[in-house]
Amino acid sequence: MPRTQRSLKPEKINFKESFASLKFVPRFFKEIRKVNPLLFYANVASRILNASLPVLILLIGKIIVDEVVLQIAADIKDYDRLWLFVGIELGLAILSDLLSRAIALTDALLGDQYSIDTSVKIIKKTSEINLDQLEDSEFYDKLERARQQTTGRVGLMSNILTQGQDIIVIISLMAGVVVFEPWLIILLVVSIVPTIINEIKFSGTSYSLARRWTQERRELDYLRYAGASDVTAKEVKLFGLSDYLATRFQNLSNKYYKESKQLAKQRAAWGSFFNVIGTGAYYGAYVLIVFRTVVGVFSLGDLTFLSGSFKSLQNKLQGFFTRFTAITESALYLQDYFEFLDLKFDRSEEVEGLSLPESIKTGFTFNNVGFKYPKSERWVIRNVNFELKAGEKLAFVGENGAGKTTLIKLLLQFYEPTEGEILLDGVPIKKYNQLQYQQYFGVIFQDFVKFELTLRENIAMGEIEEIGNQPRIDNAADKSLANQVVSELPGGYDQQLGKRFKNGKDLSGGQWQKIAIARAYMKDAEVLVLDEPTSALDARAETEAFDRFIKLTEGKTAVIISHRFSTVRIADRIMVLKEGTVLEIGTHEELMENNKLYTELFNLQAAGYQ
Ligand SMILES: Nc1ncnc2c1ncn2[C@@H]1O[C@H](COP(=O)(O)OP(=O)(O)OP(=O)(O)O)[C@@H](O)[C@H]1O
Repeated sequence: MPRTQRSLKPEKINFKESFASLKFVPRFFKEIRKVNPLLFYANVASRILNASLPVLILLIGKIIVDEVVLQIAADIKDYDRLWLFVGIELGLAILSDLLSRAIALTDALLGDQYSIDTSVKIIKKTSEINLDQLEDSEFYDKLERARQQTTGRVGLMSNILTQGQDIIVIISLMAGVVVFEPWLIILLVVSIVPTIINEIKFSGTSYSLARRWTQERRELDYLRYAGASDVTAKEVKLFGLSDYLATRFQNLSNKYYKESKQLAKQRAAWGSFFNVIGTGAYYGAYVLIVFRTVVGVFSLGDLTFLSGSFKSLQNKLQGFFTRFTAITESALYLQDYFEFLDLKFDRSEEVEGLSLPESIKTGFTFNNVGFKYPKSERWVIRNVNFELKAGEKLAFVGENGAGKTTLIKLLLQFYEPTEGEILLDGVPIKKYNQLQYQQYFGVIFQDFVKFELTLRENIAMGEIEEIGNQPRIDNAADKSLANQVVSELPGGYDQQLGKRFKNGKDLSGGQWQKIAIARAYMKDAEVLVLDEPTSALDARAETEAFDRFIKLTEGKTAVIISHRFSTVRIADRIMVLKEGTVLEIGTHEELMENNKLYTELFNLQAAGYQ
């Protein structure tokens, strides 16, 4: 939905929905336990032990006070019992402190390990996604919500465990209070109910606010990146875009700020009101205890114990309900995370499919292929018929937007044709096992990735299992002329590339391309696809790269997309595309004789070089 049409009012996620989100908590804990069982059980044990201490400390405090009163009144003083209990209380206090530290430590370690584990899971799950889903903004939002809440999930773990710990504390304190004065429980309920109402009132609202703003927050992230990153810095500076981007960022942020401010204010106002009621109830209880002490029903020790227990109970209960909201809110994010992990993709590669032929016999055939991108009504490709013969080097040429890259995406099964079909050796390509099928190709895209890793890794990405195979990496680098880049860099193959990390060296466009081409050579692919792989190379390097390519890939099937006709002409055949259809196809000589678009464009470029 466009942002302008959206209501800015927080849509409420009700209490029931909040509860429903808790259904993911058992699975969540199963995952955490799996990450490190020892740490997990150490954490739980420390919490259980620590939970039994508050009531014990209060009870011992009561005994000490009563003992002090006794000794003040006694004629013959005997402090042994007094010091014994003071000693015990000291011991318990130290134990409690040590346990708290053990809990904090195990929380942090478990949290770190769990967030590593979830990030790895998200990366792996993302690799299952089809290209069309990655280009879908709704899907992106889901991924974003799953990704961004890593730290939130760690907080959730400690919140839930603390909740369990506090339940033990609450039950033990309540038992103590009930033994002395059952009436106090009623006052306790009065003091705590307002907090519960408050939490119900706001439960889910801040989550729903954050959820509705996923898209905008993505936009904010992007604006922050566009306005402040090494990649955009040159143009931002040169065109003076800084103010424009900053204002756009500010306007959008302000809208979010306004909405969340309103929510925070309401929450604070109601929270203060209910707190006053809670505090009133506490003092009511205090008056009751003091009165019963004055009239002699309770000892001074009882007074200390009861007022301490009551205050502590009230705090714990309040914490319990406030935390409960935090938990249900984070659990809603948990829902996003598990829903993302459980997404079932239409993974045709999981369908067994036919095995690929050892080597291509006849080649690929495009039969009347037509294609519209998802959610688009426009035919980008229509009535396309051609053959890519086994061992042939076919070049695609055509103006921008003619559909060259789209044909490659169809060939690679990133998308399925909307009409018509593509065959390999007479069999529709979708009948093959998709994973195996895609392994058949070595592809360098126009917008290939410049991995900010080492040069070696950048080349080995073509066949990452072979990263330890130096001769193979050398070979790929020699073929693509990337060996020149290796020799120019101080770190050689181990040179960190890019500017993001320490000692990283950025490369020229042409140098990056040579490395990308090496990636294609690294893979011993049946079919090579080079989508404008040499656009950043200088004329000499480009001719050299193409000449080598043709020689080195003898017998291999290849598709080359290029806008430079001088290089395209060395391909076996050239296919000229215009507005998604095949205009002409043939050898350079044949097309020159045709005297159509190819001849026109060729002559145009040739004139440019004269
Ligand atoms: N993911 C997409 N969703 C919708 N339309 C797209 C998508 N990718 C490309 N198109 C559209 O399909 C048409 C063909 O694009 P394609 O990238 O195949 O052209 P091309 O011939 O490779 O162009 P160029 O020479 O500029 O690289 C273009 O009009 C483009 O706008």
